[in-house]
Amino acid sequence: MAGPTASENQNFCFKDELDAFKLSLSPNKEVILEHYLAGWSGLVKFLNRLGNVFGFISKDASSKIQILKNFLNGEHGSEYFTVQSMVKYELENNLVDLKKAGSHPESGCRTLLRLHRALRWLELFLERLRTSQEDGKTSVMCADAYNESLAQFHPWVIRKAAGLAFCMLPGRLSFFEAMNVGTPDQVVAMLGEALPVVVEVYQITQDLYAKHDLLDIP
Ligand SMILES: CCCCCCCC/C=C\CCCCCCCC(=O)N[C@@H](COP(=O)(O)O)[C@H](O)/C=C/CCCCCCCCCCCCC
Repeated sequence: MAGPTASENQNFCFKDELDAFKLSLSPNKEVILEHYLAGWSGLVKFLNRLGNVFGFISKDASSKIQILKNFLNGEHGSEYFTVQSMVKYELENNLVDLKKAGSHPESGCRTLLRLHRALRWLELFLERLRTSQEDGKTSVMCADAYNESLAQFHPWVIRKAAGLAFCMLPGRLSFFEAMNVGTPDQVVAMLGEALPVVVEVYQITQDLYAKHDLLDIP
């Protein structure tokens, strides 16, 4: 892994990136899309620091973030202020291909569902990292979290490529250093604070998608 330079380190702190997810929760527990996407952009920034081998993953995540940003900055941007308003707007205007791919292959609801599924992977991975021992292997933690969540939605070739990429993850200590949060104890404490937020954002979105029968959008 090519390590980040000192100046890149000054500009990056993993905690700031995860704080965006905290900001995404509105007082009435809706998910504000702008902050949700900022959270994802921060994670992609971190992923890019880990090396080119993760390029195909960060490219896919970035393209999905961009699709949603385009809606947010587009003609009907105000309808995309929260995930809740996006779902309402797209469903009321028949803008989602619910059963098979048709004229809306990149709807906001479909695109966000892909990121939402990945948020479950993140939750499981963060929990494993938080509770890991000094000799814990990030590659194993990442693969276990992936197999328990996202893998079921991916074809064999993606699962295989993801599995190979995970093997290139740095060891636990280097991984913590790349996060630029502080000592391992500080990283663990930060993960303990960040996790409930990730869980809450995930659960609110999951309940919303389940209520509207949107969990299987092709
Ligand atoms: C302290 C913890 C640090 C965690 C750092 C996390 C950094 C992660 C940054 C981004 C996560 C990637 C999110 C990936 C979104 C994948 C969405 C998806 O499922 N896309 C597939 C389906 O899309 P459609 O074809 O239906 O449009 C697409 O086929 C996927 C392609 C790329 C492969 C995705 C593999 C995902 C693995 C997730 C683990 C990332 C490993 C990061 C290692 C730290």
